[in-house]
Amino acid sequence: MFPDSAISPAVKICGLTQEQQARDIIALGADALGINFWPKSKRYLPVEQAATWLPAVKDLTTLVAVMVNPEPALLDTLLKENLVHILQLHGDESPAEVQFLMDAGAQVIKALQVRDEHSLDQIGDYACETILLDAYNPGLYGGAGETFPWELAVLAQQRFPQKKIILSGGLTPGNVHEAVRRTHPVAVDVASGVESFPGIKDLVLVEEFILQAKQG
Ligand SMILES: O=C(O)c1ccccc1N[C@@H]1O[C@H](COP(=O)(O)O)[C@@H](O)[C@H]1O
Repeated sequence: MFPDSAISPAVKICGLTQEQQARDIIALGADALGINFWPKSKRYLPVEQAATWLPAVKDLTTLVAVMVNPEPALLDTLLKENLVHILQLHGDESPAEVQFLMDAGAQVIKALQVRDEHSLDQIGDYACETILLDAYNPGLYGGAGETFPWELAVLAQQRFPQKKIILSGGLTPGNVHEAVRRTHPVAVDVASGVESFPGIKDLVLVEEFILQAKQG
């Protein structure tokens, strides 16, 4: 999903809850879709419900399970049923937990909240190649619709050139072009910036977001 070098970033649309929306958003050109399996998220979809339609779209896109400190049972279901391609971890998961999942064959994105340049120190602790940078929000694990200073994403890439950096946090159709121009991420990720209601995407906003993100 995330090539070493690309003219434009991959676009991940996060917090899908419905098969038809997934199909519509794939048709609009999204490269990856996120399904939120954290029960406290406004975009939560129970894995039993997701399992009824994820297999039907899995060959059409890259499916990403967004989680916060996931229970072993959830990880077991996702891995045994092969429901998604990638696990995206937004909680307090340790480098050892990430390594454990990678050893079990999972592709992992570790999400880190960025408050200042010291926040970037953790990037080197994680074995996974891809790191997602999100805004700092104590008490919240993601999906807050807030940006962080993008120069810290530039610094992250300079400090860890071997990592693939995904930019997220408060991206919208109105700011994503500038964000990409300034940070050159391998991918951008959005949840709240393209919604009409939590878990329901506004397809006009999604289309505009993809256009703006990918425009050179
Ligand atoms: O979307 C959520 O509700 C969510 C909850 C817990 C962890 C991550 C979540 N979403 C991810 O948060 C970032 C930023 O979202 P936003 O665009 O600022 O709304 C993004 O990576 C989502 O995948």
